[in-house]
Amino acid sequence: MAVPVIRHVRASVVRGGGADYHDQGADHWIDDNISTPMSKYPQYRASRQSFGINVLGTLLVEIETDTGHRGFAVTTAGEPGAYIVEKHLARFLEGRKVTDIELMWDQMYNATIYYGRRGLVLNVISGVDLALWDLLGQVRQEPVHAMIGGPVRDEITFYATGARPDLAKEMGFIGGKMPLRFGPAQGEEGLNEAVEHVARMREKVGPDFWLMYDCWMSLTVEYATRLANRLDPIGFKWIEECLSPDDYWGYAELRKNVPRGMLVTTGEHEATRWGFRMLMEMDCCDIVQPDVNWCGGLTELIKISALADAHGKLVVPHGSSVYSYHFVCTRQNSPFAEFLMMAPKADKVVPMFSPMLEGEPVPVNGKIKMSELDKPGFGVTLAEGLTLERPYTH
Ligand SMILES: C[C@H](O)[C@H](O)[C@@H](O)[C@@H](O)C(=O)O
Ligand SMILES: [Mg+2]
Repeated sequence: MAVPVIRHVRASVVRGGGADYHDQGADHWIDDNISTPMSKYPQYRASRQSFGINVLGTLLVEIETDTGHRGFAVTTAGEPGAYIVEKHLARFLEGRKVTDIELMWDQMYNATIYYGRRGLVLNVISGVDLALWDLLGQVRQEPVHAMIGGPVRDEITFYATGARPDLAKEMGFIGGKMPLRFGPAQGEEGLNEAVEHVARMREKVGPDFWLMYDCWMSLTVEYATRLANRLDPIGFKWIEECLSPDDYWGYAELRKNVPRGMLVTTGEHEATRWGFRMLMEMDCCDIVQPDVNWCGGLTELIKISALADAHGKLVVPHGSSVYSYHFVCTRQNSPFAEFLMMAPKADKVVPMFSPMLEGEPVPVNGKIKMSELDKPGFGVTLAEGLTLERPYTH
């Protein structure tokens, strides 16, 4: 049988949740006074949406072949991402065989290197790459994990990110990562409250349940060092993304400062094998957390993971739903995964990219069995009734 050839590439924008999971309604834990690099400005302290964390929206990339096969993926890139797909990247896909994934990735990356390399452009390349892997799975009628080496375990174990680690423990997760709500902007009072909050949670969850903070790039080395040392006596698994993604030097210093046994993690806003090589060679962290929707897609995550493995680092991808589940199940150095609690009160398990994907599996008792990931591609379809807008064509 001839290998199917790509004929059509379409980029649409969808608002409200999905891959831009910060794009939520009011009264959601994920937008409730969380410490960020903008917290130094009082007017932007209460809500991350106030400074635009959800300004992009979800980009949907759909790819169709001459044989009628169709693959798709979603990522965080919205209308600017749609422009880049339609006006720049589509030319490297249309006319290509569905199997030419490495070649298409290399051309997309090198053709955008003069304005890309990280951030939005890599989010877009990631979305296209994930759609290509979904398409290949549809053509071959195989789940993506089966095409990248196959599972090394029968189920995926999750920690939960959200405001309620106590409820996460009751739901069977192995740990709870909370958003840090106070940073340098709130001074000593904020630091004391951050420590007391963990102490209260420790009381509720007992001595063995993992507790972590996600600091969302909002701290200094000095503040993170003091916070880590104050948290250590309570029992703290890791402190996440304390500094700017560009401050490799600060991470290297912080990692030397934190108490022995407490892990330093980062990487969700890093991209490409080169960015992660820097994190590893400068000894910035114990666990790297690439987001497969942002780091360059699955094709790049495979490279990042091999590099991390050689450096003895765990790869625990940031969120990203089925796009990371199909990966982590295939790698020994990805022993657990993140599940972002997208229910507004973090009190129940709902699909991470809700309401966008039909068939999106969710952890049951903190785990997803491999039998949930046996459908072709990433095993999901677009939800009915979504309002799709295609702002550009080519
Ligand atoms: C919970 C954090 O503040 C972010 O919203 C989250 O997206 C990310 O940092 C995470 O690690 O889940
Ligand atoms: Mg994080």
